[in-house]
Order: sequence, then C-alpha cells, then structure tokens
Amino acid sequence: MIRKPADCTTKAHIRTEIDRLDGELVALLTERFAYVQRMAELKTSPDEALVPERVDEVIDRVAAAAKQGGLDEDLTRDLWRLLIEWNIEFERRTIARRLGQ
Ligand SMILES: C=C(O[C@@H]1C=C(C(=O)O)C=C[C@H]1O)C(=O)O
Repeated sequence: MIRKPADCTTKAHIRTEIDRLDGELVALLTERFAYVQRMAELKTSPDEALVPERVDEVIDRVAAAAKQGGLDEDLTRDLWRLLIEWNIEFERRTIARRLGQ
C-alpha cells in the first residue's frame, strides 16, 4: 500500500516510498533514453548531437513544470543539464562509431 507523506509515521515508511519512486524514475529515464538512442540512429553526423535551442527549450520546460509543482527550479535545471549533456556525448560517440570515425 502506498502511503502519502503525511501518512508516513516511521523512517522505514518514508524509505519504502522513496525506493518505490526511485524505481519509477529509473524506468522513466530508461524509456527516455530509448528515444535518445533512436535519435542517434536518425542523425547523420556527430555534429548534429548538440542542438542548443532544443536543449534550452527542454530545460526551460522542465524548470517551469518543477516550479509549478513546488520543486526547486535550479535543482531541476542542474539535473536535466547533466542528463542532456550525457545524452549528447552518447549520441556523438554512437554516430561517430557508426561512421567509423
Ligand atoms: C534528443 C536530441 O538530442 C540531444 C539530446 C537532448 C535531450 O536529451 O533532450 C536534447 C537536445 C539534443 O542536443 C534532440 O536533438 O532532440
């Protein structure tokens, strides 16, 4: 049974819910990454990996959603910047390898 934060009366209750949510977050990040992998298949040059306007658009959107939901905006920007930088490097490496570069 899922407990809302206010219904948690022990640290164990809270850790159970955090572990549950971490599992869901990893599943979502895995699903997101599958689209990044597909993007790397569609792009034809490592130079296409970084799309600065798109990076800004994604980060601005998640930061606005975080702010609206009460999550720290700067934390969200930092997390997504790290995630996207990693994805861009992944795309660069994957495309370069495919082209034998
Ligand atoms: C997925 C893309 O490739 C890169 C990865 C992004 C992401 O993880 O959201 C965003 C911009 C791109 O630099 C894309 O071009 O949209």
